[in-house]
Amino acid sequence: MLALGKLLELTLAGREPAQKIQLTVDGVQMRWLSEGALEVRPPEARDNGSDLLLSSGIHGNETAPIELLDRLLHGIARGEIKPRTRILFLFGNPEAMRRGERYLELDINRLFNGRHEQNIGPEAMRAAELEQLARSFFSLPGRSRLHYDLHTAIRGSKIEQFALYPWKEGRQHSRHELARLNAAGMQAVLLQNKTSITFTAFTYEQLEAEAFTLELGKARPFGQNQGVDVSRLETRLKQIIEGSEPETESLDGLQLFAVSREVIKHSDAFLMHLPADVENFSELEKGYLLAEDVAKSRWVIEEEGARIIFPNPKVKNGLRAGILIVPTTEAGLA
Ligand SMILES: O=C(O)CCC(=O)N[C@@H](CCC(=O)O)C(=O)O
Ligand SMILES: [Zn+2]
Repeated sequence: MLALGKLLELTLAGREPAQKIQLTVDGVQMRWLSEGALEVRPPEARDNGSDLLLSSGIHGNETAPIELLDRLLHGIARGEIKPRTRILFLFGNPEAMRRGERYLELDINRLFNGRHEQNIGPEAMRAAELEQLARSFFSLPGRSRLHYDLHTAIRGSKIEQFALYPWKEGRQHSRHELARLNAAGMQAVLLQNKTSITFTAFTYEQLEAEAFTLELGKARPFGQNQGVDVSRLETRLKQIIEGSEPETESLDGLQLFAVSREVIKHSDAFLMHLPADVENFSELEKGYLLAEDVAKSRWVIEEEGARIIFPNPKVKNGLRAGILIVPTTEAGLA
């Protein structure tokens, strides 16, 4: 296989390839851009005008999505997958991947949309670099832009696979993209209703891409992802890459949620009243005292049908310690 097909190996070894550009037997150009960053270009005659950004390893210990991108890249490098799209593969936080940790000093996925400028350290620099790589990739006019940022979660989930859809003033969420996610095996989508500082919020808000964070199961070390079934997503990604996606507009079975409130941890006095092993999408009764913080601030459940995702009282002060969500409908989709 071409050396550049082994981007994951190169990244884990912290090595730069001797040859930065290679052509597959199929005439596809692979170009190494920077650590953990590789661009794939189909031959001009086969290019269908779509640009696809696939990222994983934004959190270094979320290995199932990293292994999935590695398999796709191997398939392309061997000429088994024949791209009609331009693709940018990104492994988000190489040093955290090498250490098998979520992050080193700062969570990269809280450093986009300008936040890296207010911070220092390796993750702030990497977030700036990732923004630049994405900006440059999505700079060609007249092409469709899609970004999937692949993750696995810290805890188990009552709904195993789901997506988070960013928000921008004046822009409607796309029904077509939701149908595509449904076909890719996602069981639920959380429609955001305010701006954010994640990678997909950046590509959605600033680069006009359709962008989604995908949660694919529970985070495990490399080689231990047998319990994470990404087969439907993998099939769909191959079809998107090869331009052979079956048409679908069906949202059947896809559960939609809206953000009701974000729980922000303000101080070291923050307390969250949930069992340590609580699963994502657990329902919370009206009147339940979810969390407390300084100055007698309290989060009491007021919403009908409220559920919690990503509860994490260990985040740094000022960051999101959980999201309260409620069921929503298709009204408002474009
Ligand atoms: O399991 C958890 O608590 C976090 C899993 C994870 O990394 N999720 C992403 C979601 C990003 C988004 O809000 O779009 C994150 O927290 O960065
Ligand atoms: Zn993650």
